[in-house]
Amino acid sequence: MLSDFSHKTGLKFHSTELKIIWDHYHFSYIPGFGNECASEDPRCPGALPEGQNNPQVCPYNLYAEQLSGSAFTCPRSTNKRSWLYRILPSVSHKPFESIDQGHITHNWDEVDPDPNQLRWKPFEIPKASQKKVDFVSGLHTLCGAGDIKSNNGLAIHIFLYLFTAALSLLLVPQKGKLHIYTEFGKMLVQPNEICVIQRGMRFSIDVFEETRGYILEVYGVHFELPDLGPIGANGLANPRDFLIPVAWYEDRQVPGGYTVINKYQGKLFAAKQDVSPFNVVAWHGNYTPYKYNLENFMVINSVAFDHADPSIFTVLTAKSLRPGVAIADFVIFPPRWGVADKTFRPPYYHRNCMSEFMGLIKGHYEAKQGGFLPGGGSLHSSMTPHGPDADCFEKASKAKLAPERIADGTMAFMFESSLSMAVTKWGLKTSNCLDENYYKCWEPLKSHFTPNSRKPAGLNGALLP
Ligand SMILES: O=C(O)Cc1cc(O)ccc1O
Ligand SMILES: [Fe+2]
Repeated sequence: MLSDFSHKTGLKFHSTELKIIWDHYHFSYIPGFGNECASEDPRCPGALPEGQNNPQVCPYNLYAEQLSGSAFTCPRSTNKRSWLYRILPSVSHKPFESIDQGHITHNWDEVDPDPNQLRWKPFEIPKASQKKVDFVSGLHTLCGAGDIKSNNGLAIHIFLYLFTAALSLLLVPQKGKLHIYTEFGKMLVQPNEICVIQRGMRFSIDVFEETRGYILEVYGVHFELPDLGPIGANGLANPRDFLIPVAWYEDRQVPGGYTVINKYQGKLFAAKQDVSPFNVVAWHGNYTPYKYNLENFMVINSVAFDHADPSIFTVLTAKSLRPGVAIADFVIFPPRWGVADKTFRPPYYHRNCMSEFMGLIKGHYEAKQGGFLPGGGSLHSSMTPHGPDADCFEKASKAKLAPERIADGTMAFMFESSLSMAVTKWGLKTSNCLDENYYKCWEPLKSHFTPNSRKPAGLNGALLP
């Protein structure tokens, strides 16, 4: 989810110091997805006002502030807001001023459209000898579509950084753990977990090692759990496995010590403030950040024959106004059993009206044994043909179809969008990671056509002679 706000704090920890503090810190979370929750920092019992949102004077003389994630008038089922009880309201800041935009862009006309299959080698993390980057300067926009001002579209960013810092969205860390401070509390997010920081929520991220990951930013919509249809009441990502941080505050004021970075209409602005943005003593509501461990995904798959569409692996969806059509789905390819009989089990060859951006957190992807590496990516735009590489096709066409583990130790994912995404200049050129040879993985595909044989494929899927 797009957050138009982010911030950079003046927290004065050094990475090793902070590591020790965090390793000993007990992270607490509230389980559930989209529920109405309430949380108080245990140092201030009774900080949540009783029976009303706006007492004339709040307990502990806190300020009440509402954060609205939906229009006031949205139907109850989609209405999202939280009430924050804080030491000072968010408005306590100096004016925002434009800052260096780094590698972030929402200009989808930087380069001409390219309908080819695109693949990137692992995006390079800056070397220690190079200038230190923080979370903001380490963000690089790879592709996207739509218009941020009309709240319709998406952007995919890569984050690459070395050291402590800050900013905001659906975060998919691939390397290095993230210690995330939010107005609602703290979260520890490790590779194979994801985290959503929703629009308007202020946060800061600390890292301790080389860190890399993917960000899906969607404009104007929220991530939801997909409907389950005939699957029934349980399955895929279960609501109880989503974790919301509990209230935590710091009572710190440092003159000009905190910088809040505001991503407003796609541009970065910064404002100084004296008070820590993490000054929320208690909160209640249904609009919060959350995290989810991908290991908890309950995988559903074909148990008879044929390859089910990857929509069965949808973790979260950000819906468009057209029924069944997403601005973006977050889909994973988790470890599972493959048992389908008389079936070509890997992904099929296809052209899709949706755009498919794929990334790899660990292991290797079933349709591409080489070339698609952890920390890299691929983009198959609207109607761009793709599918297994030649090697995968040959092997899977001849494989004996016993039950087998697929993708053990692996986690690939897809950001799938109904928008036709444009790639940025950084994506195509500056990153230097574009794999010019990607198309060659399909070149060895050869015809197996046997027009004179009407025999069906042999048992166990053996190719016709
Ligand atoms: O292109 C891909 O690898 C993703 C994908 C996987 C699958 O099993 C079916 C369709 C699909 O787009
Ligand atoms: Fe695909």
